[in-house]
Amino acid sequence: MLLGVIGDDFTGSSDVGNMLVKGGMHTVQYVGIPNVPADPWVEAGVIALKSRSIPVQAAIEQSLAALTWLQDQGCQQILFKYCSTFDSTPQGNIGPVTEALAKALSAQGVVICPAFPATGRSIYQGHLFVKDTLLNESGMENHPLTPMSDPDLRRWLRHQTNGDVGHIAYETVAKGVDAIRQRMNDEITLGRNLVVADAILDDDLHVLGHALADRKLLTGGSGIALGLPDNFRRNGSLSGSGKTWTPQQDGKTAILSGSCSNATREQVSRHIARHPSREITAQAIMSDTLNAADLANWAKAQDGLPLIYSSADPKAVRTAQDQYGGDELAHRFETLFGQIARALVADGVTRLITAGGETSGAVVEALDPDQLEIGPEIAPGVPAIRAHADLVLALKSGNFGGPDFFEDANAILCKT
Ligand SMILES: Nc1ncnc2c1ncn2[C@@H]1O[C@H](COP(=O)(O)OP(=O)(O)O)[C@@H](O)[C@H]1O
Ligand SMILES: O=C(O)[C@@H](O)C(=O)COP(=O)(O)O
Repeated sequence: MLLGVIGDDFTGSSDVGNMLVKGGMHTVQYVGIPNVPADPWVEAGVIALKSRSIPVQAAIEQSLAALTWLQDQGCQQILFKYCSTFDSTPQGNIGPVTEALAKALSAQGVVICPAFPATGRSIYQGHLFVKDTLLNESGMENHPLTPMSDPDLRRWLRHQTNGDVGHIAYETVAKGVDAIRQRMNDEITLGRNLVVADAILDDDLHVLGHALADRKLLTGGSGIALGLPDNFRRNGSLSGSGKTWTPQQDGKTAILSGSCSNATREQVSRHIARHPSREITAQAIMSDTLNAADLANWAKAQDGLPLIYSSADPKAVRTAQDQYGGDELAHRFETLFGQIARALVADGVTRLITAGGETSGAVVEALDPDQLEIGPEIAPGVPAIRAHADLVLALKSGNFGGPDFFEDANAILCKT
């Protein structure tokens, strides 16, 4: 294995896996830390953790355990993948996990770069934009678990770190590889080991990836992986031959959505106009009257592409969280979605589409496949995935995908 990736959620892990597959690396996504060695053909291994919203210490421990396994597989470089909208609270987890990984690897000059231009995430003057709005005006300020109220990545990260945070400004990135390397070395000399890098276009990420080829640890969104396959090609270690993936899957589709993000809510509202759907409200989930097997049976009996969703607008989410508590609600929704997924697959569903990072994590953990093979792209950041011989998945990050994503995903998963 050449590149080891530690992903802090499941959709994010398939997003970076997608990027690496497109770059020509044979990539596998692992569900948690494997207890056996990787297959020899794996060039990039992505360990999907569900560590984005758990307590800091647990996130550090899981990430370090993932690092140990990846080092045992011979990885030349480690990438810590978090969200392109930098989803985290001021108390963690991106800063502490990055600092712990850097310490374990004795890594200096660790880039912080969540930019992902294909989905509109860019960084300029240390500030994160989603398309033409600053992060804190993009809808992410209403996220149920990690509301993002400050677009300045340096300031947000400083809440989470022991050390100071540096910056590679766009004017330096635009000057190219040597200028970036020089600036990174200057930041190290100044004692700033974690360094936010501006990036607006894919080209910037290619150049950053090239400039950082020798760094033991990189961090960012999937965009920072854009230039990495070429680094391995340049040093002669990427073979470019190996396993291919078969996307076609017969059978039945079901969709589960626990994402309350803007894009998902639009996708849900378009989908329910054309396909059977069942909404799970906060009141219903707190009443203890819902049964996963009944919901799965309902979905199984429908024609078209049945959708079970809890996606709700920010006002409804806030009201429910005030009434029942955000953590309790998230726990209940995630548990139920996991149980429904298990019942659906036991009942013969063979194509499962999920929306939401935490939701997808709960679903995949409930299904407990050994490893996920990353296949063709459905939308930027979302690949088709094979979980086993009879099950394909699409794990959609909250804000990814076009307006008809669920139909688009089904078309790819069914494709002959
Ligand atoms: N109606 C709702 N009210 C409150 N919380 C909800 C509701 N529906 C889902 N959630 C919770 O909100 C969180 C959404 O996060 P996630 O699944 O990661 O979506 P996204 O990818 O959009 O961030 C999950 O923990 C989910 O269980
Ligand atoms: O980088 C991204 O935006 C995604 O890969 C990601 O991590 C998404 O997380 P969710 O929005 O929680 O699905």
